[in-house]
Amino acid sequence: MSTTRGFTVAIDGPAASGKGTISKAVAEHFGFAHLDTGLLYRAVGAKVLLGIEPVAAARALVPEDLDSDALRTPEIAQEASKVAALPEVRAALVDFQRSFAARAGGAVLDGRDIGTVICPAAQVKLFVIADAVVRARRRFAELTEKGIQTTFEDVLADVHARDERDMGRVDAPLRAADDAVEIDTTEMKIADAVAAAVALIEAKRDTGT
Ligand SMILES: Nc1ncnc2c1ncn2[C@@H]1O[C@H](COP(=O)(O)OP(=O)(O)O)[C@@H](O)[C@H]1O
Ligand SMILES: Nc1ccn([C@@H]2O[C@H](COP(=O)(O)OP(=O)(O)O)[C@@H](O)[C@H]2O)c(=O)n1
Repeated sequence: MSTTRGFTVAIDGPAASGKGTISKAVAEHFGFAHLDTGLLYRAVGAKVLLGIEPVAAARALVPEDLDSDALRTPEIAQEASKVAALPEVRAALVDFQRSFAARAGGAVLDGRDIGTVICPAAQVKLFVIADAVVRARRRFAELTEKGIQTTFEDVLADVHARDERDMGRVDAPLRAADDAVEIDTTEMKIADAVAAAVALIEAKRDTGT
């Protein structure tokens, strides 16, 4: 088995496709550190909603800003995808993500541009997708469970709007890297999606390719 030093797993995909769930589980399985990079953009979005200028907010971000569960609202998700279209905001967040990826012991990063821009040399790249209606159903259930008032229609609209903005922006648009492996979770149970990801990572670790 090859060393896990500097071993990076990049997991990208659209909103609520299951990439965070898979990332957390594989990080636990392999003992890797995990960074949900969406939290960086959500934290900037939250500050913008408080009246702070986006680039200044991105440059001033500290790890403690990522701790809050309050970042998981649809309002902040929308604002996150707006600030994420600003090249200077993205540029301000690159070093933090790359340092995280390089840590000893291995790292999993999930987001939109990890395999394409942040870690183009990642040893494993996964692109997680699912049907938009299924994604919205899952996200609606999650938000309702957390006591956040919303409707399925609003969640579906949020998913569509963010997908379009994230895929359509000029800087680091959401797309699969040429060497990414796609996992479609539409009809998969969480355990099966995680098992598929674990198997792909095992194979890369064992061959060292
Ligand atoms: N394969 C799956 N089957 C059913 N529910 C899932 C599956 N994967 C994720 N979920 C649920 O869908 C919601 C969104 O998943 P999450 O991992 O947060 O997506 P993302 O990180 O891509 O936004 C969560 O409530 C999660 O528990
Ligand atoms: N690497 C990343 C991660 C998130 N984002 C942006 O941040 C928003 C929120 O990301 P997220 O991963 O928390 O969203 P969900 O997939 O959890 O709904 C996305 O809609 C993107 O606009 C990005 O541009 N690049």
